[in-house]
Amino acid sequence: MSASGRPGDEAVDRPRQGTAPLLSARGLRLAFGGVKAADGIDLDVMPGEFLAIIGPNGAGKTTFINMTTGYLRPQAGSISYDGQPILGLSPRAIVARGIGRSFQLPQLFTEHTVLENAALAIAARAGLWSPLAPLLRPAWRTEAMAVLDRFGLAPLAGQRADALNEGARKLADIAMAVALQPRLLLMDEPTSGVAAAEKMGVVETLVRVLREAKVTAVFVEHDMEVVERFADRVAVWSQGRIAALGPPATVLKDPAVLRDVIGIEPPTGPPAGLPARESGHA
Ligand SMILES: Nc1ncnc2c1ncn2[C@@H]1O[C@H](COP(=O)(O)OP(=O)(O)OP(=O)(O)O)[C@@H](O)[C@H]1O
Repeated sequence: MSASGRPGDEAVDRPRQGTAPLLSARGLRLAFGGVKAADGIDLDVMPGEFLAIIGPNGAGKTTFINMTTGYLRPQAGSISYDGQPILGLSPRAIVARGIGRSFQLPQLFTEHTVLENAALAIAARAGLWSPLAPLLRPAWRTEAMAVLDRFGLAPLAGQRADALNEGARKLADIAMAVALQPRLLLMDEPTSGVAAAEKMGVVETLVRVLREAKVTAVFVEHDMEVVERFADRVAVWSQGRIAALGPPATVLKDPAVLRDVIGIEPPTGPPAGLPARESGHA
């Protein structure tokens, strides 16, 4: 355990001053009719960090992930990854560059086993996108088993994906994304639908695996306890904009964040004196 107290922190390259961002978004704009889902998003994600995105429903959190992973094209702005522009690339081309994603609803092949699902991701990494691909090469199954083992899913390898509980389903979905060997992983609500008693265990597992693999992570999260414990920084989305950005210990005390995102009235008293935006990263 490191000084920050977060599990698995030992293996990560901490964000350092002067380090180039891994992902850099500038001036992203996208409107659906009159709805501004992105209204000038500027964000840098530093190598090694875990960045949480919070915000009310409809604030544009998923839209940001969709733009970054090639599922939506912004009407204006730019996104670069590892110093290279990625706007206009297909989702598969972006995966091939090293950006993985997981969805709010796990995208597993439900009639296939957990092992076959993981092997399918490994086959996809080799360029073969087919649900039958895992059957082709024993080496893929062996590697898939090793990936599942890292997530504690090896005992469930032979189960059909539709037999899993929600926590295991989420982990299996993220295991597939990790099997593609990303350097950056964007996760849309990795804990949504997971029972309260399971939730911290699921997050601890995925954080441990991602830290060990030195994967930088951006995750949309509604549970502030998860954000506080596991995020290095938190970005607050509001009406297509980033309203606040900084360490959870600071941002989650912001009276506006407490009221508008977390839904509790801030305590009255002297102002917390929070900066609206952290300098440097965004
Ligand atoms: N493909 C689309 N077509 C039309 N409108 C869309 C599309 N995608 C998103 N929107 C709209 O853009 C706004 C932002 O949506 P988005 O899903 O990004 O919000 P969110 O912050 O992820 O919300 P939630 O927390 O509910 O998932 C919403 O008003 C949504 O209805």
